[in-house]
Amino acid sequence: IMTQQVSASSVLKPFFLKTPVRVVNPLRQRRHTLPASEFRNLTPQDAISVFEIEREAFVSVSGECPLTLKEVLNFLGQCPELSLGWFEEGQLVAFIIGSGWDKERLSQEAMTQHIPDNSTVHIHVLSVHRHCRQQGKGSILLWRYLQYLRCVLGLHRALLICEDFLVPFYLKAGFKEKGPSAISIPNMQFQEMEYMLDGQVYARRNSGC
Ligand SMILES: CC(=O)SCCNC(=O)CCNC(=O)[C@H](O)C(C)(C)COP(=O)(O)OP(=O)(O)OC[C@H]1O[C@@H](n2cnc3c(N)ncnc32)[C@H](O)[C@@H]1OP(=O)(O)O
Repeated sequence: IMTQQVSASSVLKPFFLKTPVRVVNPLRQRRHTLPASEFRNLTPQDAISVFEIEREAFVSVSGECPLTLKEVLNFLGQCPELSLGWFEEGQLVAFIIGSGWDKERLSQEAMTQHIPDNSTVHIHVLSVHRHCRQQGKGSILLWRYLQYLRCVLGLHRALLICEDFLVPFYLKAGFKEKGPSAISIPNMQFQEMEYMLDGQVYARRNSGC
């Protein structure tokens, strides 16, 4: 059970992971080497690495990135506490960028705005480096991110939009379908998905296990 909580006054204000989780065997860890695996909030200094992964993931497929480099910089400057990166040997291999939102459903303005001090997180983008896909990393990062959000008192739910083919991926992660999104870009339609942070504390990442 995750009991770590921050005070209501610091909701959606900078809140960084106090102890980055390092998945390394202490016996094998040598000095002066980068951690084998580390999860931490992103900073504007990570924007270029983020954008490189994002560009490869989306531009080649749809021609559009969820976030421009400027938007990545904006969100990592305004709400770094709603991002999470997975680094291996110091290299970013997967990330999530979120921001605050204040309405029941996502609308076009949600794409570029961070609304602080609200109970909803808009997950703008989850992306895994192309060399690391289909290894469970996307699911693991998403699960860790949702667990982390639970620790931020005052946050109740996460919303995102995705294309139809990714609906099963998010259903498996515990999201529910809210129906077609009002957000559209030429030739693309999205489904809106919602994850309630209040319940499912004991939910396992792989419900099939
Ligand atoms: C809010 C958003 O950001 S929506 C957009 C999500 N991001 C992208 O599309 C960027 C490019 N893709 C990626 O970065 C990754 O493939 C992710 C984030 C979608 C998934 O991360 P991965 O680490 O590859 O996924 P993981 O190994 O945990 O799980 C695999 C499952 O993802 C789903 N999946 C991943 N890619 C696809 C795809 N192209 N088509 C359909 N399902 C897919 C499937 O359910 C798959 O399970 P299966 O192999 O049993 O069919």
